[in-house]
Amino acid sequence: MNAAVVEVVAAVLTQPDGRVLLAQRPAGKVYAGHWEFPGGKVEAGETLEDALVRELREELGITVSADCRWITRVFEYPHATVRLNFFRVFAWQGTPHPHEGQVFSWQRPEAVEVTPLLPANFPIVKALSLPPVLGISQAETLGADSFLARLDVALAEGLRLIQVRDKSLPEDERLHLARETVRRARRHGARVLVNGSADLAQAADADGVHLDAAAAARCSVRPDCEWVGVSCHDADELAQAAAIGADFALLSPVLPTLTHPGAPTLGWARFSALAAASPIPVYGLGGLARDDVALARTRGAHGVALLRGAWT
Ligand SMILES: Nc1nc2c([nH]c(=O)n2[C@H]2C[C@H](O)[C@@H](COP(=O)(O)OP(=O)(O)OP(=O)(O)O)O2)c(=O)[nH]1
Repeated sequence: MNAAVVEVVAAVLTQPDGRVLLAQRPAGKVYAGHWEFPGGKVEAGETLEDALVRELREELGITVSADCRWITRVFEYPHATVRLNFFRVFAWQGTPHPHEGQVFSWQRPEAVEVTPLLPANFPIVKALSLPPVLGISQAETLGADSFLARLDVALAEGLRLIQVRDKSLPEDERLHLARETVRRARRHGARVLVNGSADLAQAADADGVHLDAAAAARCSVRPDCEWVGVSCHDADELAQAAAIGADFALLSPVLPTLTHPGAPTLGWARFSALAAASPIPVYGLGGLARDDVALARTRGAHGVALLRGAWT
């Protein structure tokens, strides 16, 4: 461990309605008055998990019952370089009370009203507005009409993030599919990313672009879109996704799939190690279903990405 880097744990306490707890840094600390996630420095001899449990007991008077590693970001402040080890916390005992004189606020990540945030926390809050399920279009296999009918059902049932993939469709059909997906998604406040180029995403009026690993490898700067996702299969590809400033990654294949039986998979242990080290949130892809969100989160995933499973 680099002695110059201060290890910090930070907890994203999350209510069932998606609101997260922010705390205002008290007077006397650096960046006093800025908003942050509860947490603090890891003490000598502590594991990250020990530090999380201690900080939440000291700061909020609660006992953590269910926590999951999420992402890890290094940030250079003038006063220190910190490694922020973020956890999601979905269940706890007790009611959070300010034990150290802080002010708290439950906030919706997509519309945070408290200001200013700690500088390192802007991408964190943006990442938290990503929903737990991402549906990947299947017009090639289902046919465009059947896919769009299933899309309407999935949107009505709460799907809020879609990638238009279907790379084998002719360009004009793909553009039409993307535009129609965007039109339907907008009615539900769902976001659509188009696989391929930022130009295609813009032509479809989509919210962003999704790149495969080869396309991400060719990028030296972030595509000019509000949202950028990247498909990854290993540590190098995840590092490249983060380096170009992507907002999230898909990591696959987690488990065996019907389409690639017998192909090598990451398995949850490898997935967890890669996701925990990633500075951007990671969706698990491959052999997963909608019901696997809770399981995937315990393994460090932000959520699950689904091909067929999103449209059944
Ligand atoms: N707790 C927390 N710290 C954060 C976040 N984002 C962020 O950049 N940081 C930085 C600010 C600080 O440089 C560092 C945390 O150190 P700290 O001084 O608050 O830690 P502590 O509560 O153990 O404080 P202290 O008793 O040692 O003064 O991490 C965040 O969301 N939560």
